[in-house]
Amino acid sequence: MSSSKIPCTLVWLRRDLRLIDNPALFHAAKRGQLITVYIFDEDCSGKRRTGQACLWWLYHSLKSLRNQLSQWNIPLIVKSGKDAFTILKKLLDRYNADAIYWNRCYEPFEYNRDYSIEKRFVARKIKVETYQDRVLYEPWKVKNGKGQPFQLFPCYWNQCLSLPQPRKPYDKPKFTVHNQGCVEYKYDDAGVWQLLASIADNDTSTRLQDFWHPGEEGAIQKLKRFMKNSLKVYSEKRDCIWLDATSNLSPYLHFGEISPFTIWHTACFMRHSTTRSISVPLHCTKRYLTELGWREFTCHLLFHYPDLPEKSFKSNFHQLKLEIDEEKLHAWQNGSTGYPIVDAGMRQLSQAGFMPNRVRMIVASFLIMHLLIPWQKGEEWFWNRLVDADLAQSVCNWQWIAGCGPDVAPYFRMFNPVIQGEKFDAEGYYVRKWIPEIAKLPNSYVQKPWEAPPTMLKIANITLGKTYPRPIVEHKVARELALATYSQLKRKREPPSNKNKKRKRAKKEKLKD
Ligand SMILES: Cc1cc2nc3c(=O)[nH]c(=O)nc-3n(C[C@H](O)[C@H](O)[C@H](O)COP(=O)(O)OP(=O)(O)OC[C@H]3O[C@@H](n4cnc5c(N)ncnc54)[C@H](O)[C@@H]3O)c2cc1C
Repeated sequence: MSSSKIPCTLVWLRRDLRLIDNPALFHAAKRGQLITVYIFDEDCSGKRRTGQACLWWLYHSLKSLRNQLSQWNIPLIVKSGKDAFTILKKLLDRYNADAIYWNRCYEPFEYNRDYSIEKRFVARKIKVETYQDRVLYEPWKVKNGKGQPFQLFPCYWNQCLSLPQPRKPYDKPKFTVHNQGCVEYKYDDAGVWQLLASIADNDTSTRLQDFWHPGEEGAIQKLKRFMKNSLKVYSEKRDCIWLDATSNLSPYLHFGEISPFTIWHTACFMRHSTTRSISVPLHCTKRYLTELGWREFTCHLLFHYPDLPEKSFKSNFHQLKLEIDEEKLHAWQNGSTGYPIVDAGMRQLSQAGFMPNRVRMIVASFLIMHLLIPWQKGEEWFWNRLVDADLAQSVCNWQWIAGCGPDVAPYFRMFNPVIQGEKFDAEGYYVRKWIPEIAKLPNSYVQKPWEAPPTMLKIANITLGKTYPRPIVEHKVARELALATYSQLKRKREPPSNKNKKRKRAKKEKLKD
């Protein structure tokens, strides 16, 4: 119990597992003593269950933050359960805390839950402070001329850019009051840690540690490396999939180990830096900030259209009944479609929990268009394996590729996996890295082994159908089938003549009114 009159604040940590630019921690630290809590909801009542790769990340991220906070004797208590209000209330009582602070989350389930918790605490005269976090522009603040949410990215982003610049990041909190001796903490969360550790410990997880370093320190390292080496060529090189020229910050952003404000202002600083060696061309900074803009936009869409995870946004897609070819789905999942660029991507996903954006687009398009498998099947597979699996970004991107989302790629835009491979991995570095069995093929065949002459295959130690699969579908045939399938959708829409008639009738009725 608190032995002094110094106020004690409970900080509820969620997807903000960091010290730098953490407004809730910053303000709470100014008040006096503080304790922090993370609530792990294994059943995820009301929302999507956390994927396997993300569970591994979460466990390590919490461990890392707990270590950081322990330097000031600030406890990070991890609780598990569905009823966040009761858990928080018990902690407030137990530690005699008179205030609770948190940073806002924007997924519809989280937003509604937090709103009701806030109301219940306020009614009990507990001080509640919540802060903008996770997004540069809160979803309800960006509206079109009619006061409605945007559905098209360019209009949305132009509107955002016309608003005042995102706020400057907060410094690390100054923990002025030494917690030691003020509050007697009793950690009784060993069970939850054990639970988290056991969930996080599986085959996939052991592989992930070769690629990632979860936690705030890992995020800062990635940011520095990117800003120093890659931002200046981002625009030109971001699609060179073998080069690792993007920031790789998406998992850190998802868990809030770095804030979008820190990234935004670091990129702007690099742009205006007077040191010639680090000055960055305007178009690269703009391009990078636009990618952050896409992240904002997906959050905006999910907030305003909460059905997106379950339903295609375009209602004519609801009639699309596709039969799933399990064998082909299996080949896609395991990286054995016979198309090297697709297989390399899917193998990277299994090994590293990640894929560059370009490859995500290629493999997603292949599943939906070449194999005619619903986007939801692909999204589900990604969800469990990506270290950056994020509801808004995941469903919006999948719907975009499927052509059924609000801001969409046209349904007839179908990636040719060979051309994509030759364009974005011309030297074959990427496919050779993830598919060593075809590594000895020359560049001219590495994206299409089935066209290599038999002698060349022999020299490269490849027996098609045995050491590496033949293509499971032929591109031309798949393309025609996909176009036929999707053009039916178009035809099923209301014929334009009917639409015109309706519009005229509506106009007349309006005039009559
Ligand atoms: C089918 C599909 C599924 C995807 N699922 C996810 C997901 O679950 N989680 C996720 O974070 N991203 C997802 N993306 C978006 C994108 O692929 C990743 O954000 C990006 O590859 C992460 O790499 P990076 O951090 O190096 O990106 P950078 O190129 O360095 O971009 C910086 C940041 O901008 C944001 N960003 C970049 N591209 C996009 C985009 N297309 N949409 C939204 N935000 C973007 C990310 O937060 C990223 O970290 C998906 C894309 C596709 C096509």
